[in-house]
Amino acid sequence: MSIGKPGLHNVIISKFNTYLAGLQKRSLSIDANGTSMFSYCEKGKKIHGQPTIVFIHGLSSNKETWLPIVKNIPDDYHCITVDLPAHGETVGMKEEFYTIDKFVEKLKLFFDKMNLVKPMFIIGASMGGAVVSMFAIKYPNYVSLICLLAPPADEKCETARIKQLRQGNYEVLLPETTEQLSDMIRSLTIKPIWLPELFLNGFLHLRLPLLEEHTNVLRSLLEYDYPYLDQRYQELKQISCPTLILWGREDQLFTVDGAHYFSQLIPKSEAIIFDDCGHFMAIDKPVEVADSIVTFLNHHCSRQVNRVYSHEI
Ligand SMILES: CCCCCCCCCCCCCCCC(=O)OC(CO)CO
Repeated sequence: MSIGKPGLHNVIISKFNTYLAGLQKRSLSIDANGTSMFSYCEKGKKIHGQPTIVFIHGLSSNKETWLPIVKNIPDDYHCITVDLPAHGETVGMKEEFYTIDKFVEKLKLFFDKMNLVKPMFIIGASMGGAVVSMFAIKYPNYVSLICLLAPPADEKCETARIKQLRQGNYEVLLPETTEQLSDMIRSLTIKPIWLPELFLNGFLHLRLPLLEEHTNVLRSLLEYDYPYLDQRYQELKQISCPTLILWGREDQLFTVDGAHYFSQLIPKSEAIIFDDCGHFMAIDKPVEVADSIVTFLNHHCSRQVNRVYSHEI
């Protein structure tokens, strides 16, 4: 039986899920000759005076990983998920080496081209959380709220998996075989999920062209950012916007103590810890994460639009 290219099923499933979640995929050129392009998905329209919710993924991840959360955000919120440079379908922004600060500058380019300034509610998971927190310090005028989902924390929160990474065992986060991939997913989630070989193969096949670049990203971050993490994070004391910190109690990448670490550093912060939840919060707690985001937003930004609920019609 011919099953086609191993990534095809995943492409079809991912496109279908994007459509079901009400998102539209678009691309945005950031140079004159169109060689550098951000790929992003959008749901809803920008409403003047209402915050756009922007989602920033983690290492070797992509905009599609936010779908389980975004589909649980009501349709009258403007949502954007974007592929970072060297990730997903964003093209033409590869670097010799990477730092959190380089991602911050690229994100600024994206927001400027999109004409997205204040008010934005920027949400980042894991490595994306480090990017979002540093962005909020450098460009406070772009940000009215931020949310950090288990960002890289200090050495007290280091787990065996981070120690393995520091010893150069990158397959912990950058798997190359179906076994390593299912190991990674199982260790970073609590929910039992069905992982058919077809899906695992498809994932690896699709990610293959980016694997070398992601290895470069991970190596760079461990070399240029991780040693100065505690020192750099002291800057978090300057964050002036309300900040929501979300963590899974069973996180096996950065322990849940990270929630405390970040709430102590960020002045106007609120932390929520989810039971029965690992590092991939979009898999373990999609409804709860979406609800926390919406509640936090509504609490801090009063909405002028009269919302009409179907049961009132
Ligand atoms: C400017 C100061 C900030 C210092 C930030 C230091 C970065 C340390 C790198 C350590 C290892 C990076 C782990 C990222 C994990 C991740 O993103 O997980 C994905 C799945 O791979 C979830 O979506």
